[in-house]
Amino acid sequence: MIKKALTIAGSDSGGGAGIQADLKTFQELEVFGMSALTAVTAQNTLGVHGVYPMTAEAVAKQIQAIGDDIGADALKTGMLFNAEIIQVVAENLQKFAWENVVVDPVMIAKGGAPLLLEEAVTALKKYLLPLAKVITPNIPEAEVLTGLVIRTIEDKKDAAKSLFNLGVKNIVIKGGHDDDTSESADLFFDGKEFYTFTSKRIPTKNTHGTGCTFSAALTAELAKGATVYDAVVTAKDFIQAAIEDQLEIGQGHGPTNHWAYRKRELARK
Ligand SMILES: Nc1ncnc2c1ncn2[C@@H]1O[C@H](COP(=O)(O)OP(=O)(O)O)[C@@H](O)[C@H]1O
Ligand SMILES: Cc1ncc(COP(=O)(O)O)c(N)n1
Repeated sequence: MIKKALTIAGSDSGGGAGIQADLKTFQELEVFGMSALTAVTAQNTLGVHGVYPMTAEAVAKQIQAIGDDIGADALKTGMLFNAEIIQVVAENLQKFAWENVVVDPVMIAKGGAPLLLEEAVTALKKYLLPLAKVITPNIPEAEVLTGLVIRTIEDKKDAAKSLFNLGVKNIVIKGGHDDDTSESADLFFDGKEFYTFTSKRIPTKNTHGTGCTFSAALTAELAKGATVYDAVVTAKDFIQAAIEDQLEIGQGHGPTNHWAYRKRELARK
């Protein structure tokens, strides 16, 4: 049986983040990818040049079209932009009783453009987080969601506990924005134990879409039946390969290499 994964996210015209990163990652991990578009962004490696949200109705219709016919073994949310979109997404996740829900609480693009309105953070916490099996904030996102300042590993653990108390079952606080220059450490909390997944930090400016790609790989693995722990292990491995095997695309913060993981796996055989 072919496994199916859905991304509810924004379009990145530059192809490195958003639904483009998600669908590429789903394909690489051999799950059938589907999308419900929340917004179109005019974006390239230099930044975000325009944001055009869909209506909440258009978002709801896309999700319903998938739910009524095809179904999804797992899904992720990315850029949701406003509270109305968040609300219809939450309503429809409940309607179809989807359980493998990964929330990547995308807030700000690497160049500083807002991808979630400030007033929508409350809706995200109230409606969507209680439906999430996994949430994957970066450090600034975890700070906004918890109101905590995150500097140390203990701060990361406190933030993870605070997110758990908002109803999320599993939390991954990503370390890409850490001050550590030698390693990038992601903290995983399943409500009982803390685990740290550490990799060598690659010195590069080409990290556009790393968060999207990481959460898409996690979603693909959940769709195939992996445990959350195993899905995090594969997602970390996938993003490390994608950052390491660099592409030189565009003049600014370039995308990662979505086929690097498969290329490496093939070379090992
Ligand atoms: N320079 C880097 N070298 C290795 N891993 C990185 C690097 N930057 C980010 N990562 C990894 O990429 C994933 C996304 O992290 P992060 O950049 O924090 O997310 P976001 O894109 O949401 O800001 C995490 O697994 C993180 O550890
Ligand atoms: C449409 C869209 N969605 C998400 C991101 C975040 O990207 P990143 O993974 O680099 O934080 C983005 N830049 N554009």
